[in-house]
Amino acid sequence: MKKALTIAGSDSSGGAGIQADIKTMMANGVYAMSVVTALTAQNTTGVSAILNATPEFLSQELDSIFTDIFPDAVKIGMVSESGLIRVIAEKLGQYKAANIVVDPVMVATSGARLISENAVEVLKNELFPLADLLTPNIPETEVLTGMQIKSAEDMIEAARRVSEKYNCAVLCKGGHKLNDANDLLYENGSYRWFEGKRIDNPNTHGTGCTLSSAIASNLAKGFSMEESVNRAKDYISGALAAMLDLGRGSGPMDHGFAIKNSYTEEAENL
Ligand SMILES: Nc1ncnc2c1ncn2[C@@H]1O[C@H](COP(=O)(O)OP(=O)(O)OP(=O)(O)O)[C@@H](O)[C@H]1O
Ligand SMILES: Cc1ncc(CO)c(N)n1
Repeated sequence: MKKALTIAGSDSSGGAGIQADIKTMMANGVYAMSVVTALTAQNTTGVSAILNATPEFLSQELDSIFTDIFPDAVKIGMVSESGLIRVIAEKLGQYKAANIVVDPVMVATSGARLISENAVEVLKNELFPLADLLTPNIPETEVLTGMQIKSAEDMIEAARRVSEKYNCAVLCKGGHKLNDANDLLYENGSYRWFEGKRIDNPNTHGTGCTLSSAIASNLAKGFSMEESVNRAKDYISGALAAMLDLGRGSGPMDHGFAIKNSYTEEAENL
């Protein structure tokens, strides 16, 4: 069985972060492992508290994974402080981790800031150069480039700049400003659009975490970058189209849609 690792924060409500990543990896048929960077007290309406791991503890978590069950792909999500980012960069380099997907998480769907301002520079300088793929949304791409993105052409130019600067593939996720579900993959000097059908579902808590974990799962299984993104887009459409409606705010998606079997059907009837 292929194995994937998520290095991210815990979302107590289970819609984003580590919990979304593990659900996604499992539904995509890979063995999921997790290195927790922070605990968040969070639900569908917002984040009320964050407790970071210490760099020393994070370092031990990473050693435990890499010296035993070596992952075929690694997804990195919320890492809010520069000391933690440095440990991750050092360990991924030391163990020569492969198939690294970095989701530069900055702000939660609910609006809460999930990275300290000075950590963005460390993320760019130390972690991005190790990545095979970066998955910023439009506001994050604007922060990374200093450009304003108002059109599809702006997205292409911004993705090109990020891809060339960090020598990796970039998936710039539309949707936030352009009101569609079209994402742009810039890889090796050329680009391709992945057109998603926008699903009329206000419950989008954790879409970014889910997409990057689905891509990492597919890379772990040996698919190409393009095929991994394609399959991940199908997965997110399915999870949104299942129309789960939980909580008082922007709720989580239904990861069960892909793994419906006699156990889940039985549970639903209870
Ligand atoms: N309503 C929707 N219908 C279809 N696809 C969507 C919808 N909303 C988001 N997506 C897709 O979900 C994926 C994640 O995108 P999004 O831009 O929401 O990430 P994000 O902003 O990083 O997420 P998060 O808010 O969890 O941090 C993208 O492929 C995007 O196109
Ligand atoms: C822990 C965590 N990671 C990422 C996100 C981004 O949606 C979130 N809301 N919470």
